[in-house]
Amino acid sequence: MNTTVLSVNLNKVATVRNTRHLGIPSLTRAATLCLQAGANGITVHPRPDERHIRGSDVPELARLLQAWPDREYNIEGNPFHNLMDVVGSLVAQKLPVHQVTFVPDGQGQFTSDHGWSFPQDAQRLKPLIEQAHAWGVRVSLFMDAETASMAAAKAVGANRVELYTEPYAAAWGTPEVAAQLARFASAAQAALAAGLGVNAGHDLNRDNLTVFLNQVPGVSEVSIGHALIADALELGYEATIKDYLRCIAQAEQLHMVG
Ligand SMILES: CC(=O)[C@@H](O)[C@H](O)COP(=O)(O)O
Ligand SMILES: NCC(=O)COP(=O)(O)O
Repeated sequence: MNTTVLSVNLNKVATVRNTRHLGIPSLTRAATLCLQAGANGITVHPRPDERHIRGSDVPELARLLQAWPDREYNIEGNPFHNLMDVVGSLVAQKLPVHQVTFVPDGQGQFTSDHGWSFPQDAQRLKPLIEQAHAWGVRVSLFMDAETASMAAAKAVGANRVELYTEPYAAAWGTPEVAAQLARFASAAQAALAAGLGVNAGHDLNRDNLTVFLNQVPGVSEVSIGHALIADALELGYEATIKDYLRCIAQAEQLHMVG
């Protein structure tokens, strides 16, 4: 039994779907195949420009997840843009949403590339975190792997942080990777010590995932989209999900023998 769970980000399925008006590939079909293959949850990032996930996709996937009560729905976005309306609408319809991941992206940003800043963002985040908690939704804050920020993320009321892993992924295969692993391990330790759960994501893949999870302690969830969907184009969803779960299990086996 893995202690790190895999949440599949379906943004890139929607990216392909949106290039025609035919509704294929179907997000709900993709989600079903991933869940059937053992994925622990589904992640979407409904950006305000709807370049991939659309407003209508979010409740449709929530309705699908109602049939999978042991899996989680994670919705990412900027709470100062559209995210709170999206989540509030699900809550009003009594549709499941287990976690929101607050991400400080600008409107139209190419992709997420940084986390929240403390103390600057603390006061404005606090009431939104409280609102999500009032809805019964866990809050994760997208954060750079900075040890000094973790206690501040806890103080503002977050349940978890999601460590932004692109700097680690970019260092993969270079001598810089050891320093990045040490940096992420230190940030994760600080988060755990502060009483936060630790998630991780961005550019994780089948090459870099096992080492990351072996070296960085206590990661509860990885959310993976771009590389996973690229793999699924070649291998199919079932084989792809099973291979990502193998990468996670392998990290945990290395812990046991290490
Ligand atoms: C928060 C995060 O890391 C992901 O949402 C990632 O940015 C994917 O977003 P795109 O698929 O729009 O690049
Ligand atoms: N939170 C990160 C995520 O959901 C997926 O990021 P990526 O694998 O598409 O880079």
